Amino acid sequence: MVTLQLKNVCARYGRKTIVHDISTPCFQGGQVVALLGPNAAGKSTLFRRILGLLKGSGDVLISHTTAERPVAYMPQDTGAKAVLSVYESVLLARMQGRSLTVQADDLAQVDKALAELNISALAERDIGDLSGGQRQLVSAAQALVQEPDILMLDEPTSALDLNRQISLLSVLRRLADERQMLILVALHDIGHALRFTDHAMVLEQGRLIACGATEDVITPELLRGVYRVNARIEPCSKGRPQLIVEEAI
Ligand SMILES: Nc1ncnc2c1ncn2[C@@H]1O[C@H](COP(=O)(O)OP(=O)(O)OP(=O)(O)O)[C@@H](O)[C@H]1O
Repeated sequence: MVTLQLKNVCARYGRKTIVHDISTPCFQGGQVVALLGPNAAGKSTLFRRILGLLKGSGDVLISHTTAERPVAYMPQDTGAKAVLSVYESVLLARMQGRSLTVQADDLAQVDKALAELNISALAERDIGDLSGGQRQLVSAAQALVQEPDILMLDEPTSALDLNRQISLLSVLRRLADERQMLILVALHDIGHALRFTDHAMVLEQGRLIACGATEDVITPELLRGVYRVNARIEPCSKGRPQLIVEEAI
């Protein structure tokens, strides 16, 4: 089973260090890990560092991977300018780093990714003509189609309506369970983190200030200190923890 562990990881742009000394437990396939923190805390920067796109000291340890491309990434900015159909763009994502010849399995995986995200009807559309939410789902399909062992998604629900937010996070939760994929997902919606993730890492000004089981990490004290809101967490009628925000402070 795939594992990911960070040991004293730093990340910098030029000479400026943005992410400082992050160490985590050893995360495993099948887990969904929320990456939380206010704007500019360093979430996207940490993702880029894990991907090897940024320099910095420390170690990103990935082991027991079986995938051809172990890590897939869905960036926050999903703007698309290329003149490609949705189908072509997802197939292109699939073929990156693989052989040049498209096999039947590649086409099947594209169909499957589009179907998982309920966007098969968009297959022939030009990606430049899509709505923001449609583009975000296509970007998720481009990541999923790679069949990674580790999937990192940067605020994947930010442009989606409520139904599609819940649908996408439900699909991710199921894929983590079924394929034993490790999913790291940056989220601003704390309610979604409580509902869909097992573990949470909280960044503040580039430092990891909390890491553990999501229900243990997300407390009224943390929400007051990090997000500057007064909030309560109470079980709903089904016993699931619900976030009730009272005010910004
Ligand atoms: N290319 C860059 N060059 C220099 N500084 C950058 C660059 N990209 C981001 N930063 C800075 O790094 C810090 C962390 O940014 P980052 O995008 O990682 O935050 P984030 O937690 O993902 O924020 P948000 O929730 O707003 O998306 C910010 O101060 C930002 O201005």
